[in-house]
Amino acid sequence: MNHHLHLGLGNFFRAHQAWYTGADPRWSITAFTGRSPDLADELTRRDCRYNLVVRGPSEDRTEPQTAITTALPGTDLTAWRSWMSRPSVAVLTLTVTEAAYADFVPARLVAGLAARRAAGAGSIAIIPCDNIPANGSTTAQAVAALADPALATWITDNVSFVSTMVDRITPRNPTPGVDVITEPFTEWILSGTFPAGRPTWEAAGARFVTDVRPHETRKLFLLNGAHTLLAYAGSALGHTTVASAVADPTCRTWLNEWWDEASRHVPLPAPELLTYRAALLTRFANPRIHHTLAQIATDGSQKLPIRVLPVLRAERSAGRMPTAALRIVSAWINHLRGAGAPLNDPAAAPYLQRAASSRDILTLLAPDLTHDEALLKALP
Ligand SMILES: NC(=O)c1ccc[n+]([C@@H]2O[C@H](COP(=O)([O-])OP(=O)(O)OC[C@H]3O[C@@H](n4cnc5c(N)ncnc54)[C@H](O)[C@@H]3O)[C@@H](O)[C@H]2O)c1
Ligand SMILES: O=P(O)(O)OC[C@@H](O)[C@@H](O)[C@H](O)[C@H](O)CO
Repeated sequence: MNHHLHLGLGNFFRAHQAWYTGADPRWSITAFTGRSPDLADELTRRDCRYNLVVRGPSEDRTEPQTAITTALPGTDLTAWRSWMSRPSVAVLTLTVTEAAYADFVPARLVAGLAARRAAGAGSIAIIPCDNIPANGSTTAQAVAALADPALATWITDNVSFVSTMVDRITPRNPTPGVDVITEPFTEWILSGTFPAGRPTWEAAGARFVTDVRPHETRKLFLLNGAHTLLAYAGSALGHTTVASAVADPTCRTWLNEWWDEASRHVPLPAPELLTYRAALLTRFANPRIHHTLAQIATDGSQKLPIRVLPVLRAERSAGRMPTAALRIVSAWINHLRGAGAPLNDPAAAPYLQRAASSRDILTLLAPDLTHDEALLKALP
């Protein structure tokens, strides 16, 4: 049996990458949580069986999942090194949130890869599936910065870092339970090599391309950026879910303004972007998906620089005032000051200390823009 290893067992992994691997019965999955052992323990009690509840706008489709065969707590470093040392492990996927790439991911990968090298277990593909631009090369750089020179050379020769665009809206469960609720839409686009082989993910619709960047930009700006807009500006109007916010004409106007502005900086044909926008509106409006704005609002200080600031900078470079991007930044500043969804962002401490001053916030968020007085005037 070939093994797919995963770090960051959670709902999204079980609705997305695990579902794709489920299309190839020659592969099984061992999945580690990032931190808390709870989900690993619960799944182990159930032989790792769970249902994927594919929630359409009017009905559910229940799909029993069997690809995961072992679930382990992320705190078990011995098991982590041991699994990373198995030659049958050919691919490693990651879903650990954007925030974890600063420290947790490089440390855990270096520990695992050092064990793999010592065991002579051979090559592996590492496939980050978090919403980060160029997630493959970003991860490769973070790992190279931490590895000692001998390990770094071994990694260059044996490890491939694959960049991916992942998409399937999979909210936290509204009620306790091991099943995963997800939307019918799913997309996975990958770019890179798989030196030790991989499951036939294309059997479930995954696409392999030479350059993932246009697709990643489309998704990060148009989907994630729009989510971030609703999380701060929509929650300030009293909305608690994505579906409730998009039912509000004011939020829909803001969404369209953001999409108009952001689309100028997505290198894909305009008709393709319009089709994607229309599909997004339908997906966001699904009244049976309870996707809370509070969940999306977490870790804003890590997400804005990825989803919103590139559009803001590109508009300023083109000599325009980015009103839609500014609306998101302004709503986030108001969120830091107590408006809308509850604040849940451990990295926001420096912002909170200086929350009264938009100039100070901008200096922390985007030092290159501190002297843009016109921009500052537009902030709250
Ligand atoms: N949920 C979605 O709709 C969706 C869609 C596309 C991409 N993603 C990506 O997948 C990630 C995980 O989504 P999820 O819904 O499964 O979330 P989740 O909160 O269930 O987290 C998944 C895993 O990440 C671990 N984790 C969280 N923060 C960590 C940290 N700071 N350090 C180490 N481990 C940490 C958790 O322990 C858990 O094992 C998202 O952050 C996003 O980057 C999610
Ligand atoms: O998961 P996060 O925290 O990176 O972002 C919240 C949402 O924007 C995100 O989960 C989307 O639902 C997802 O990226 C859709 O594929």
